[in-house]
Amino acid sequence: MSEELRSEQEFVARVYTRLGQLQEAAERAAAAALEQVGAGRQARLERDVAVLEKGRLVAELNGVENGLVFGRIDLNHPDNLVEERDSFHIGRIGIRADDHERTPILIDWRADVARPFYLATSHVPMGLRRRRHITMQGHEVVALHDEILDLSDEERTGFEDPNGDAVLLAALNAARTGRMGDIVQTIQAEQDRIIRAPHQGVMVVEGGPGTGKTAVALHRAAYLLYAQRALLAKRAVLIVGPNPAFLGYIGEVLPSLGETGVLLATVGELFPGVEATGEDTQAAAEVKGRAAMAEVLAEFVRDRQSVPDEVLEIDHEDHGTLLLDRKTAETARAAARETHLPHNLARPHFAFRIIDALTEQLVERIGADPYGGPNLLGPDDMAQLGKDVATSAAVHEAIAELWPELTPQQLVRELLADPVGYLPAADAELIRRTSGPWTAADVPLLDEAAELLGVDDSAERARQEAERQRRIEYAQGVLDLSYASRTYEFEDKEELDEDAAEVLSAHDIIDAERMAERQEEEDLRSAAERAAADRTWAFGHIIVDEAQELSAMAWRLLMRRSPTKSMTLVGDPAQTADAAALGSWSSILGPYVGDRFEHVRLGVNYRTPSEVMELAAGVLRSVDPALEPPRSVRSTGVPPRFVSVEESELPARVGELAGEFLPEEGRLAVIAPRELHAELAARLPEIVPGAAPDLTHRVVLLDARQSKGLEFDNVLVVEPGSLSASDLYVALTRATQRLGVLYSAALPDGLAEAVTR
Ligand SMILES: Nc1ncnc2c1ncn2[C@@H]1O[C@H](COP(=O)(O)OP(=O)(O)OP(=O)(O)O)[C@@H](O)[C@H]1O
Repeated sequence: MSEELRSEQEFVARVYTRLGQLQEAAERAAAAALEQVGAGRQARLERDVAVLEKGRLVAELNGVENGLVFGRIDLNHPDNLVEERDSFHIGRIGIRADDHERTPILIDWRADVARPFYLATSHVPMGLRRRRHITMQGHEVVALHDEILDLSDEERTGFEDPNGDAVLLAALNAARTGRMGDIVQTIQAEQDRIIRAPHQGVMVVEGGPGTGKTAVALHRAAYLLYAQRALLAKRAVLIVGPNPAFLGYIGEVLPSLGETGVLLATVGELFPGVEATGEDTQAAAEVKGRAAMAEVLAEFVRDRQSVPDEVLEIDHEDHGTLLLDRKTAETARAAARETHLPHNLARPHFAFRIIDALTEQLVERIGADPYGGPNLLGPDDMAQLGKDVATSAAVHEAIAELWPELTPQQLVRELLADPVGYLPAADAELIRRTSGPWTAADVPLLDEAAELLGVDDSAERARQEAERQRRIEYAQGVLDLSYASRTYEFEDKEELDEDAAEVLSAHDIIDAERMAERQEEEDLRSAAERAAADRTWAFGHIIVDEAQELSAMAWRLLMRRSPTKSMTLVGDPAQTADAAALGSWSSILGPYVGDRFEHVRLGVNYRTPSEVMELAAGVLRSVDPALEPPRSVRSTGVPPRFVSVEESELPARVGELAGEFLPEEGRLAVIAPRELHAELAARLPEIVPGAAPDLTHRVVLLDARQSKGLEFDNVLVVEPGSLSASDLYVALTRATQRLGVLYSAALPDGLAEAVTR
């Protein structure tokens, strides 16, 4: 072993020893906290908080173990030295020695000091002499790659990497596991600038397939959590992805970067209490997603606020029939609407006016002076009649009939059951549904409904206030007791001298209200967990992947979750299923932030080799010659393979070709139209027909839509002629190595030319 390798190995061993100590300490602290058996609620609460905090720390320290150290930067000039040091090791997290100064031994990749590791070039060396990539297997250093950045420096280590891309290429060529990995060792400069962009405002990141949009979005989440820890740990970061399989695919990246406090969700999961297990047709989802649905719902709510056609007779329990005429109800409705409160919150205003009018009617009837003089009832009698009306079940039934209290679920269910009259007939027919589970496209409708209805939480708030008062009283009692015991002691000793006045009692340092508040901090869940259960949660930052897929209604939902509009949106319009429905970013974002958003592009494809990308580019140009495909960073020398077969032989040939395309290590995806799946499943190993795809299997069967955002070593695209151009573009760009195309029907534009060539 060379001296260079040996010294790195020694360093790495030191870091792992220190990590081990930290892990052990965290585990011990968690265990010790668990064992504490304090008396009383406060003690139990403190114990639970400690157990959870230490537990999270253990998980975070365990998460970063793989490839903990991956880089080193050597500074080139005494003037450039940072904290008197001429070199720093870079890793997944920062680690400090156990010495008095707590000297940093490993620098967090997100720290400013680490930045030149990603940005320095020989043109702009940023004070670096050398950049070193350290490759690990377990705790072993297995390779070093050095780049000389200061060309005047003649020192050589024997590990020089002349092109400076060996580590990147190895990562890109590595066999896929079915789970996305982090790119922390090889973040490229254009990506780094996005990852570390300031966190305020909306940033749109656009780029073709494989340009690292997803990777960048995830690393940005990790960076923001590091740079804005105080704020974001409290308000949480939300990452929105297109479907649960995709979220499973990316789910390990943030834990490997030491971050566990992020909520990953699809839009369909963002209405607590609703599980969207149903499926819409694409056409139905499209109708439900239109911005016009907000108007439809608003109109539907207004129509729940009705007035009687003629006169409504109400049989009061004690006072006989009361009459509610249309005009009175209309006046009450107009007044309630004028409050501009949501439906359920405006409802008491409506009820109040109706009760008032009915009381007046009753007072008139009972107290009228037969000789035309003033009403004969006194204020007490009138008040009693008011009470009689306000507490009458019959009156409340009538009010509920005209202006019912509604839940979002009721409202949306009623609309879907009978949307005729609110939408053009054909659209109404598409979304009409009288039973069945909620779908992902229903969730933004439910959220909109919740906004329109509002929650009448006055009872809950009154209960909370009563509970708070109770706690204050209790705390006051505790404090009084401690105060009493102090004065008793002093009196007993009969020496109220100056010293005694300096003795602090609980009263002096904490008042009852604060003590009560402390008791309230009982919610042990992390911010991400609390956010998941709260429809009105305001996230500190929202990241949306495949943002081009979101409907207008979904945007409304997300914007409500981000009152500060701190968002990173990544997407690729060219991969959008229904490009016609998608407006420009300006039209999507305009209503919320005007033109105040930043727009950046990524142009290098790290996934698809140039041989495959060339083919996909032909498809892209057949859609719109102006669309610019990304540039592949590498080639494999293996051109895509086209296989033409008879329709009857198709399933058997897919089975055979799958055998050929199955890599020794890594994964194969067969991307085929849904209607062929049952037949194909029988010919492919490990495929369970009808089950949700397990991406960690060696062979995965998907349709083009399901393959969005994913990648595999080799890919077989079956019957491309049945796909839309954008879906085909997605399917063709999923391979990191080889692509096969199998077809019995005619090839679509863009591919046919490639075969003849
Ligand atoms: N700097 C990098 N170092 C190593 N690998 C990278 C880098 N950037 C991207 N990659 C890899 O390239 C592949 C594609 O990245 P990613 O999935 O983020 O692209 P994308 O732009 O989201 O693609 P798509 O639009 O097709 O979903 C992934 O395997 C990712 O790890």
